[in-house]
Amino acid sequence: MSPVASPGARFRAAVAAEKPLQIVGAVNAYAGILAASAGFKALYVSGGGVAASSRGIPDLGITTLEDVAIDVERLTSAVDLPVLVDIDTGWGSAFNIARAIKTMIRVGAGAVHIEDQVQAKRCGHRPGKELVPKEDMADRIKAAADARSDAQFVIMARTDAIAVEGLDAAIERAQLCVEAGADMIFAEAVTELPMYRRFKDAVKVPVLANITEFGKTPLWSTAELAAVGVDMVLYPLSAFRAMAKAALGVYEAIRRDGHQRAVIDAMQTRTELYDKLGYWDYERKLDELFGSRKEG
Ligand SMILES: C[C@](O)(C(=O)O)[C@H](CC(=O)O)C(=O)O
Ligand SMILES: [Mg+2]
Repeated sequence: MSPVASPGARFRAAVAAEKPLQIVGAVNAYAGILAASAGFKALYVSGGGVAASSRGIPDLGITTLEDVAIDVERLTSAVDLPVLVDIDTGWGSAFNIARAIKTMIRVGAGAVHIEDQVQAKRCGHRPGKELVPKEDMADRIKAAADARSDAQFVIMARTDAIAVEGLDAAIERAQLCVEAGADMIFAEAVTELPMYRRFKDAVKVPVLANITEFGKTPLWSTAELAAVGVDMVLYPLSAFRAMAKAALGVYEAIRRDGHQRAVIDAMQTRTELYDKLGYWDYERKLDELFGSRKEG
């Protein structure tokens, strides 16, 4: 056995170590560095985040496996934390799903979640969602579980059924997914706290709560979620939403005022940026290596 734990093993260890494990979205490598410096132990690549941030399009199943893989590879190259990746519906049938799983393992992900919406998917917190039959979803999970080269790699099944078919049907879908090989369950668009306890009691595997803002789920705290048995709490787009608002404010101010003095306090300084990037160590190394051959 390799002495270095795989990303999948590290994701499982993170879930076991923190109750509930807070998982934050990082829309790029630097965001991942910031999240790590704030103390988070696991990161998330959001489908909605890849769509909006990297491609400038809505979260409607338009992005490709490659779009997501590029962002995951950039994040895992820069930050040494286990990463959960949103692979939407898996981009097709069993072979597409197998390819998605192999790709995600290759780019360093520790876990993925795959959902039971139809290919032309929507954000989980929007109306008009349509689901594939529960047997088809179980097939998606089987295809994903079969494709892993690392048994520790985590397959998380997301069910969007609460909003479409109700709680009982959603729980039944989650159970079927666990029977098909899902390691963990993502209960999407939960509207009442005790619903998590119902999922947990039924599936007996770790359950994730998606605490995304401006959606259908209230912004419950980690303490409230822990009390109903939740194992992981996801904040998929919190930092992205904040970055987007801050950036727009800065663009508007510079455009309006002809200078950036009014917004300078909203900015991270050069020193703060370099501290987070470890710039000073690179500079020292550069001086060590090439200091005797300075130009001029
Ligand atoms: C978790 C999610 O799938 C995502 O892509 O980040 C979204 C989040 C959101 O739109 O707020 C979802 O819940 O569908
Ligand atoms: Mg998504």
